[in-house]
Amino acid sequence: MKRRLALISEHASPFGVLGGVDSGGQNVYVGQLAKHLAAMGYTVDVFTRRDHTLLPEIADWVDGVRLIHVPAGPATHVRKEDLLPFMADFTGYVLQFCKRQTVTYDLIHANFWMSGLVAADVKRQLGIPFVMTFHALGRVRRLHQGKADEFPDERFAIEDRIAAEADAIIAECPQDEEDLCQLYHADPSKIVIIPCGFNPTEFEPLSKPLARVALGLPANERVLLQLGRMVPRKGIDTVIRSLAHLVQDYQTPAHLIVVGGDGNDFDSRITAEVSRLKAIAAEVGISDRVIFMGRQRREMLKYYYSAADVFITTPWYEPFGITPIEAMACGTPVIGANVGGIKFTVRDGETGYLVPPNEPVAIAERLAYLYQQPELLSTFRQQAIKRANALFTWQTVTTAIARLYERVVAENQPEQRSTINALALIDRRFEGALTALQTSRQQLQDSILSAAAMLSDCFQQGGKVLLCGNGGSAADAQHCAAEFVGRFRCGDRPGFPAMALTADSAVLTAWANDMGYDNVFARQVESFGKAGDVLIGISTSGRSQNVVQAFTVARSLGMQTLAILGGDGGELRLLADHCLLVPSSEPQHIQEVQIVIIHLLCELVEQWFVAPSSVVSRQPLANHLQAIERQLGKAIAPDGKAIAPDQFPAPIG
Ligand SMILES: O=C(CO)[C@@H](O)[C@H](O)[C@H](O)[C@H](O)COP(=O)(O)O
Ligand SMILES: [Zn+2]
Repeated sequence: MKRRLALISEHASPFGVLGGVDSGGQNVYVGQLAKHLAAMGYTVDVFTRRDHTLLPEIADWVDGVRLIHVPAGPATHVRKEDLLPFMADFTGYVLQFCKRQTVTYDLIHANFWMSGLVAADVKRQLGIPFVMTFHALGRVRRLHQGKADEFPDERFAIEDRIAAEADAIIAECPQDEEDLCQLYHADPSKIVIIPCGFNPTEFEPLSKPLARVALGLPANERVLLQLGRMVPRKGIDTVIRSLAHLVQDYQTPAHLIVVGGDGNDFDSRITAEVSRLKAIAAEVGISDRVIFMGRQRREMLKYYYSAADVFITTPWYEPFGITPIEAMACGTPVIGANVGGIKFTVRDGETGYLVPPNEPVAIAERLAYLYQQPELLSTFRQQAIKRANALFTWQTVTTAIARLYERVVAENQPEQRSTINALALIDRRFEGALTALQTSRQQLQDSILSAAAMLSDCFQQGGKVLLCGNGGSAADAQHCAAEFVGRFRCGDRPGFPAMALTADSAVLTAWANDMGYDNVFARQVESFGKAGDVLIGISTSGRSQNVVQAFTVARSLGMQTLAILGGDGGELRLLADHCLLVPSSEPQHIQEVQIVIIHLLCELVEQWFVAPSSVVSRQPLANHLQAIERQLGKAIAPDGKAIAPDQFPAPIG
């Protein structure tokens, strides 16, 4: 059966004009991917914002690919920095569109964070799994661009959510994967590295002399090329300065062709950047050697790549960067900045050189060296062609992406009823639970201890515990309250005052019905809570609004808060005084660990009540670690070394 796919690319349409501020690699990525998927037998709809009044709602693009122009925001160009407010309409349209279709999509592939937001919301409503390609990450951008980054701050939390909820994430290079894990706590098992591609019929090595004739460039001079979007972060100024060094320090005259943007561009940011670059060329005395060609038609680009001796691209950072691959495919060695995707695509000393960003002298030194070794240039040329064609054609890339889609679709399909499948599932789920328990055991011991100490102190000082959560977490909240009020392992103790805010159906239904669901817990915290009490919130995502609001009210009352969470912890992680974050992104395994944590909290609080002198607030943490380890049959000395059981210190108290 032909699979139906939806590609979402809110600002970058395959129709987009290349070289503008907001159009670049992503337009190509989405277009090429869609075409190649269609050639493999998939039916593809590309959802992109309708940014021109003449665009029809639905347009057949190539066989098997339709462009769906989504009416969200004005039918004119809007900077991508300003698009977020229109995304709710975008989602609404996609949901309506899906309902209108007789067949539903098997999978959504979202491109860029705002499309990821749409995909995550559609998944919540319709259960369609989604694969995510970020193309660029907000936190990386903010790090490099600081105040020049005009995307709204909401981007960070939205990207966190996408990283937690996507079924699979495509990292475009190892650096991208590292950023996703470190800056977004993405689950490494969900990430697959698949680079961007090029089209070998579009980019192939042409004869350099002929390419130069075609462009009217001198046959026997040194020619360098810079090509791409005209924005400051691309570091075109560095390339211009490097040419000055090459000419002046190494007596190696050359010309630099700059392709992209246009002096008469409609976009003032491009015009400003071109003027800035021209001023720099003048300042370093090489105005006559830097030739600004403006934006060029895509079919002309191979002539530029082929005409150049070396392609130079030295951005401050680069999520992936498709131009070095296009240059290599045309047989042009690349000098690239040692950042992001470039350090993955360009092999230093094999297909070109990697240099630090913002270092014109380093570029000039490499260029001078290359021009002194023509045979090296020719070896690099051969190796560049080979590498580009072996790893980065759209055919190879699409095959890898399709394999990923099939995996995600299979994981989301109910398995055929067979004993073998059932046994495999049982095995997988136990394995998942064990892994989650194992990592939690390693990571959460200290925070479980301090959470138990806080609860213990609360009860000792006459406070009470309120609990809330939704669905499975509501059941866990009641379960926990029952352990505290009743008893856990200790036969004879008074009840501890604990109450689940999920249990009174009259209060819940009245408040939800009359006032809304988001503050059903907040209202009860307001009614029952006081300073010295503790609120426990249980959530797998950390994003349930009614729990978030309950925490806000609890804090304002001077209560302590404890969040038992999973995934990236969402908003609650930041709100809670104490947070127990289960290191898993699978709700079911998060819940499985959460109940172990809840039982541990009950057991510790109960134990410390019965043997009060060992309450953690009055004893150093190491004593409590020993108490726990003693139960496990081993002990840890205060210096962290294991103690043999016969050398255990005497029990405390
Ligand atoms: O038990 C489960 C999933 O295993 C569900 O009932 C789940 O608890 C519900 O979907 C909740 O509404 C999810 O809320 P939260 O964990 O994200 O706060
Ligand atoms: Zn559950």
